[in-house]
Amino acid sequence: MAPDITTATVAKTTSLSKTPSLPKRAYVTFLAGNGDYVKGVVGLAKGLRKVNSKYPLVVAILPDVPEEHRKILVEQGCIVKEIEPVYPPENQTQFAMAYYVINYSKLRIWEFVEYSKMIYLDGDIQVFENIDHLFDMPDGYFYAVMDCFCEKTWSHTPQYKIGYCQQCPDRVKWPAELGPKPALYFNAGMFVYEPRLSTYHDLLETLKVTPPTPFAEQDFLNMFFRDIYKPIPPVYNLVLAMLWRHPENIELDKVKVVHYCAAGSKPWRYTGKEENMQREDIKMLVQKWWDIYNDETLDYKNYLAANEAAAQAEAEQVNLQQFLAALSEAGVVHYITAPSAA
Ligand SMILES: O=c1ccn([C@@H]2O[C@H](COP(=O)(O)OP(=O)(O)O)[C@@H](O)[C@H]2O)c(=O)[nH]1
Ligand SMILES: OC[C@H]1O[C@H](O[C@@H]2[C@@H](O)[C@H](O)[C@@H](O)[C@H](O)[C@@H]2O)[C@H](O)[C@@H](O)[C@H]1O
Ligand SMILES: [Mn+2]
Repeated sequence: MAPDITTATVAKTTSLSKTPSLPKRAYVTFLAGNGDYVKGVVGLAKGLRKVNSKYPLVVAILPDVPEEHRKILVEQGCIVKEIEPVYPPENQTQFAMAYYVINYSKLRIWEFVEYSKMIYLDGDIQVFENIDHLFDMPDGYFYAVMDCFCEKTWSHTPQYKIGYCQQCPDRVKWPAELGPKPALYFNAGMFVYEPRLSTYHDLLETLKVTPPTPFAEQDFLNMFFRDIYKPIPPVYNLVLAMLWRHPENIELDKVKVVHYCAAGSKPWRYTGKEENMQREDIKMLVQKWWDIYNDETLDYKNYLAANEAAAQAEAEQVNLQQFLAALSEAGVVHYITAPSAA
C-alpha cells in the first residue's frame, strides 16, 4: 500500500520544483597560444580564490592552447571552454600590437548563455580584493573602467596628438573644430556583461562590416556598446599607465584590480628594463602578483584539502556538542559547579 502523500509533502515537492534556480554567474578570461599567458590565468584563478570569490573562473581557450596548459587550468579549478577564433574582415590595419588580431576571439564569450552575468578579466589582470558585488549592479548596461590616451600606443589618435585625455578633460580641452568630444572610452581588459545569443550574433554580424582599428576588439566593443556603457571607478581596473599619467586620479591603497598592461609590466615576463618599470609602485605590484602566484595554499588541490579539513573539524565539534546535549538531557552529565568565590 503506497504511503499517503500528505498535502505537506505535495506542497514541499511543489515548492521545491518552483524554487527558481539562482542566476548563474562566473568570471571569464581568455587564453590563446602556447606561451606564458597561462601563468597569468593561473595567477588570476589563485587571486580570485584568495579573495574568496563565490564564483568560478571560466577560461575561453583557442584551439592552439596545448593539452598540458588545459590540464594545469583544470587542476586549478578553472572551467575550460574551447572557442573557435574570430577574425576581423580582411584589412591592412596596423594593430597597436600585432598580436591584437587574436583578441577579436574574446567575442565568443557572449555565447556563454548558461551564465546570466559574467565579469571578463584579461589574463594579465589580478584581483586583490573581492569584487563579487559588481554582479549585483543593474542589468542592461556594459560596465567597464575608462582608459587613458596618454601612452604612445595611442600616438595614432587625434586625442594623443593634441594631448587630450578623458582622464583630465580640462587639462587640454577638446577643440570645437575637431567636432564633438570623443565618447567615453573603456579599457576592454575588464568588463561586466550579460551573455545573450542575440547580442552575440549582432556582434559577429556587425564585425563583418566594421573595418579593424588599432585597438582591435577594444575599439569594436567601445563602438558597439557605446549607448549602454557605464563607467565604473578605476579601482576595478587599474591600467598601470594611470600611475604616471594621472596619479591624481588614483589612490593605490584602494585599488582592487590591477591590469598589468603597460609595456614591460607582465609579472611573469618582468625584467624591470622598460620605461617606468623601476618605479617603486610597479615593483610592489609585480611582487604582489608573484606572492599570489607562488602561494601553494592557493593551489586548488590544497585549498580544497584545507576546506575539507576545516569542515570535518567543524562537523566533529557540532557532533560533540549534540552528544553532550543528549547526555545532559538524559541527566548523565552533572555540570561541576565552580567553587564559590567566598
Ligand atoms: O599571446 C597571448 C596574448 C593575449 N592573450 C590574452 O588576450 C588578453 C589581451 O592581451 P593583453 O592583455 O596582452 O593586451 P593589453 O591589455 O596588454 O593591451 C590577455 O590578457 C590574455 O588573456 C593570450 O591569451 N595570449
Ligand atoms: O586588443 C586591444 C587591447 O586593448 C587594451 O589594451 C591596452 C594596452 O594596449 C595599453 O598598453 C594601452 O595603453 C591601453 O590604453 C589599452 O587599452 C586592453 O587592455 C586589452 O585587453 C585589449 O583589448
Ligand atoms: Mn591586458
